[in-house]
Amino acid sequence: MWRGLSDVPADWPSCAVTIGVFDGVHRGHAWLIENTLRAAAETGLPTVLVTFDPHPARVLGLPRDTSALSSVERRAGIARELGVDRVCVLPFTLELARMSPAEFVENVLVNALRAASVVVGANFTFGHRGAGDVDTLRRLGARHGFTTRGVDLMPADGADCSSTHVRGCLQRGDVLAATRALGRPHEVAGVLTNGHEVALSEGTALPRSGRYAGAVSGRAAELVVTRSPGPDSAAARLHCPDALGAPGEAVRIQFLETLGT
Ligand SMILES: Cc1cc2nc3c(=O)[nH]c(=O)nc-3n(C[C@H](O)[C@H](O)[C@H](O)COP(=O)(O)O)c2cc1C
Ligand SMILES: Nc1ncnc2c1ncn2[C@@H]1O[C@H](COP(=O)(O)OP(=O)(O)OP(=O)(O)O)[C@@H](O)[C@H]1O
Repeated sequence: MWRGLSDVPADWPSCAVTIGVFDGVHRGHAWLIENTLRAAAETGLPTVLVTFDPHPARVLGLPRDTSALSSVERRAGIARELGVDRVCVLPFTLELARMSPAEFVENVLVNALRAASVVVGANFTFGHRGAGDVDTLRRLGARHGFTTRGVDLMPADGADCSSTHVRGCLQRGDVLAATRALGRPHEVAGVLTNGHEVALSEGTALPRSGRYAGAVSGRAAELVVTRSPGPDSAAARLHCPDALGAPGEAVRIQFLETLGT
């Protein structure tokens, strides 16, 4: 995983690039990655997935739920499993947010990554005030010598499959709908604070308060989510009636079925 453009080796060859937040790496993202791999295979190039951390909407203070479906490490891990060669995590700062679409293309796609092919979803926007889109990429690509593909959006349950859709499923406590959109159960990582309680990173996306059937590091367990008053997901708590292990132990928790909310 490259953390920033300074990690890109000077002799990195030209490549196919896909761009976005990719939180949760849902089925729509997997479809986009498949298209990127196909574009790369046609020309025998490696693939790079460019992602942003923290979530742009959080940095820009937009009134959106940006609770994390996955850590950036897990996002990168899933992308690698799907066949992506390198993941480049760009720290999303206010300085980056002020870059125009043309500056982003020149600095990131052309000069640092040597993109020969750029593949994004049809709804992708980038650059200051989100002013750039697929057509902008096409225009700039013609000038800089890369091709652009805008991939049709994959649906999920009649809506566009999106990280926002998955967060909505979790907020309703519908973990099966979240599984359908993600292509796998929603998973969070935490640390046992005692035999029964799990501490999670601030901003981790959890399903709404209720009881769920799940798995803790592969072991079936009942999971109880309780939420202190207020919308802040950091205030959510995860509790398991069965003893799970020793305090300090790192655990992976999957939500499989809703038992009652
Ligand atoms: C260089 C750059 C500047 C951006 N500036 C803004 C901005 O000023 N306002 C905004 O709402 N989003 C901005 N964004 C966020 C994008 O519009 C978009 O949400 C982000 O690239 C993630 O794309 P995705 O939502 O399709 O994954 C910027 C993105 C990039 C790459
Ligand atoms: N359903 C989809 N099918 C194909 N491509 C998609 C789909 N959803 C998003 N993409 C593309 O995946 C990349 C990453 O997008 P992004 O992380 O914004 O996903 P998202 O699910 O739309 O997130 P959010 O709901 O938070 O806006 C972008 O290029 C985007 O256009």
